[in-house]
Amino acid sequence: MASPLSLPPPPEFHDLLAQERLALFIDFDGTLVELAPEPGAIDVPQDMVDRLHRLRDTLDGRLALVTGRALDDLESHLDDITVCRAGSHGVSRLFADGSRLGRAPEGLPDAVVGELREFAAEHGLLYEAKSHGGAIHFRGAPEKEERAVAFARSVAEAHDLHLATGKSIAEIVRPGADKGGAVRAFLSEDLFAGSLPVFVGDDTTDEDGMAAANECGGFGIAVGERDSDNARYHLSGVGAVHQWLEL
Ligand SMILES: O=P(O)(O)OC[C@H]1O[C@H](O[C@H]2O[C@H](CO)[C@@H](O)[C@H](O)[C@H]2O)[C@H](O)[C@@H](O)[C@@H]1O
Repeated sequence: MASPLSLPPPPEFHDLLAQERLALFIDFDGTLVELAPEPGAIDVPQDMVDRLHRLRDTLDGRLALVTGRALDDLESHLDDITVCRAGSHGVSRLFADGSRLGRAPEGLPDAVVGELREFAAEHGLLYEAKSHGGAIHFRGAPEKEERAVAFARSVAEAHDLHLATGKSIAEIVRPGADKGGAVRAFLSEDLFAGSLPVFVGDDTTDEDGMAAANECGGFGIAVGERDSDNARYHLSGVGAVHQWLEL
């Protein structure tokens, strides 16, 4: 596992653009926007959508946002976004015009949602309902991390589901819901065909996206201080991502 400080910065974005048919897959929280105490409290710059649309045009459409958030949640922060996007850790995928790529995934069984909600309520934690998953947040109570992760793991095991952990969050998703799937799905479309995929992200769930980018001849860029198994390059934080992308 590479420490972020041992990884070099990526090549200049405009040089890559000049040399390669680049496709960019970008994580949202912690990569495009700074983390906040709660999911709804993020500060999204007013002109973020216009800036992303410019980036999409620079890449002839080969830009996808790949987030752990549900797509309706992402879209509530990015009004009228017309960029390819994948939500719920990449499992729900839309093209820029809102048409669906692949099948709509299934939500969690009601019993699982009930168990997660009940645990969160009992422990004073935030439960985030998602269309294709469900997450317990413990950013406000870090001392409850171990208990929350153990509980979510036990629920996942009992229902043959998968536990996804990230920054102050434990989430249950359906098996196979990971960001690598979104990268492969977009790359198999004509729009992205033959491109060099680059995945940029700050959290553990982004590792699958970076691994898929590597497999397909591209690379990953780790953001922030977390160690990474799959990144080739490193950027120090959200500001550095914006600067690199000339966003
Ligand atoms: O894949 P991402 O776009 O990075 O989404 C990952 C999760 O992001 C959100 O939670 C994270 O950001 C919150 C706001 O900054 C923060 O309070 C929380 O501690 C972080 O885990 C989002 O709420 C989740 O649904 C995403 O899975």
